[in-house]
Amino acid sequence: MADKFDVIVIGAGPGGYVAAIRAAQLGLKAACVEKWIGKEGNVVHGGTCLNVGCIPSKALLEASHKFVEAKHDFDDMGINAGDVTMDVKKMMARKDKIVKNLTGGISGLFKANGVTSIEGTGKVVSGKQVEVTDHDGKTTTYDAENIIIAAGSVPIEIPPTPLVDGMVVDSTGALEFQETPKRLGVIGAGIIGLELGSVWNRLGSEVTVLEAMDDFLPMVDTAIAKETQKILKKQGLDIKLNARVTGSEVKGEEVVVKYTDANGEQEMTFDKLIVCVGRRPYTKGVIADGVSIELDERGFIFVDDQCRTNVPGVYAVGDCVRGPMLAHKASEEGIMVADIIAGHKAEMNYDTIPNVVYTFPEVAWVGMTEQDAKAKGIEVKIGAFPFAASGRAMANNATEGTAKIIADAETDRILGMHIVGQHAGEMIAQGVIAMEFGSSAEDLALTCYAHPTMSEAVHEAALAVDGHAIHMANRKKRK
Ligand SMILES: Cc1cc2nc3c(=O)[nH]c(=O)nc-3n(C[C@H](O)[C@H](O)[C@H](O)COP(=O)(O)OP(=O)(O)OC[C@H]3O[C@@H](n4cnc5c(N)ncnc54)[C@H](O)[C@@H]3O)c2cc1C
Ligand SMILES: NC(=O)c1ccc[n+]([C@@H]2O[C@H](COP(=O)([O-])OP(=O)(O)OC[C@H]3O[C@@H](n4cnc5c(N)ncnc54)[C@H](O)[C@@H]3O)[C@@H](O)[C@H]2O)c1
Repeated sequence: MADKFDVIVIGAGPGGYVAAIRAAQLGLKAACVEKWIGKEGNVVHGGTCLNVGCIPSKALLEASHKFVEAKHDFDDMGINAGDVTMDVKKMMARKDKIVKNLTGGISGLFKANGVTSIEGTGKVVSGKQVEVTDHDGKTTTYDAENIIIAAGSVPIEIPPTPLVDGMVVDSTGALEFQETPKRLGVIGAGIIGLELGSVWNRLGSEVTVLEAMDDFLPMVDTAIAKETQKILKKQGLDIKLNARVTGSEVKGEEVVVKYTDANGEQEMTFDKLIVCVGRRPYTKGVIADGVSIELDERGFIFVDDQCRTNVPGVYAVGDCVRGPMLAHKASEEGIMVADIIAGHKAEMNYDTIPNVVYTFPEVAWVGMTEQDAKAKGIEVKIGAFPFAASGRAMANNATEGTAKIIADAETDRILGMHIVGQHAGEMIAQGVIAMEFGSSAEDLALTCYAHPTMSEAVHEAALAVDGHAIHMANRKKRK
């Protein structure tokens, strides 16, 4: 007879492993099932985020950024670094080491917190039972009072661009190139396309990004998106909007891509092609036939605001349910569900989830855009401050970008913060905390910020909401 658990979590990505740890910390008998086989042939924890997502991509973004700094920016500061070259294989080995450390660290955290790690593929076979098939094909059924499905997501494949080993790749393949491609095509100017396009552009590829939509980063505040597009173009990313890819063909060592734009059918040839046109929830094999857990029309597991499915005692969190596909959103949902199972009251504020695109400069935002507010008929006051006027930005050689705050015209409450600039991903936490506490723009304006810091741009933007910025000319209010 297999063990019985208070909670069994299926999937050890940032949704699942965090839920399992929290449940164990709250005194529940918790287990986590994971099937991911790592590079060394054993089961690894951490899911997409640690293995092929957030962490490895940031390792490459950081290395490639330092390369650009050393090659192009040091000279301006009086540093002579000589002939700077890049060893791509060494960069990849460093990335793999970071991944190994982190994924191994989760196994350690499971042990320290008393989470039982179960290796294999989990399937919900009833509201209170999970069947696990291990990698030798042996099946064991575990009883559980509660089940959390955290099965994550996988890249979307589109018929015009079937993957071809090493040539036409998804985001996972793009993290494994062993040399810099001369001509790189990227399909999709979403977050992955811009981040991975940036990595290879910095390392010397000629990068063309083909994006089907007319708008660039439509989820970002329009003014910030426009500024970002300009900055990335200046860096050499050729972003073609309104360019829908319709076909691809590998010819020897090259990939020929067909797309349509305003002028009709076009063709481009690349050495490698990255397909990053979104991700879809991964629910294959997680729910047994006959278990009536509902999916929505897009294939996500249907859940309420507190991540309950329609089957009592079965919850789902992270990329396999509605909402943004972000690691921190998955983790917060995992914590909320563990708290609820332990008998606590818990809920999540979906309005204050931060988003970051880790290009250089970074783009970060939380809450409403100016266009969202307009569409909802909310009158707003805007405060914006350019990094070009920041002393610290000048010292950092990072004067591109803007910090922008959107506040309710009547109550002064902060509705959104949008930043393009160096360290925007760190600075946006100020907007998240301010909104979480229901702060007004005046609250931030009255706060004492350390000088000289990039964050002073947020302070000045808050002051600018009421025309009181100190280090720039304020816009005169129209009478
Ligand atoms: C290139 C890239 C970069 C990214 N960068 C960022 C970033 O900077 N910041 C950010 O917030 N997000 C980023 N993301 C998104 C982030 O990785 C996901 O939002 C996050 O991993 C979702 O967590 P999750 O736990 O829901 O799912 P996953 O991380 O996908 O984990 C799901 C786990 O469940 C396991 N599983 C599935 N089915 C079963 C089963 N039947 N039995 C056992 N195990 C199963 C899988 O093997 C996997 O390990 C990035 C994604 C990519 C691809
Ligand atoms: N920094 C981060 O937080 C981070 C980093 C990477 C990934 N992620 C998550 O991963 C998810 C997936 O990222 P993504 O970039 O793959 O998806 P995305 O949905 O952000 O972007 C995909 C883009 O591809 C375009 N597209 C689709 N079909 C096309 C075609 N035939 N031709 C040209 N363009 C086409 C779409 O219009 C869209 O703009 C994101 O939703 C994001 O939440 C987050």
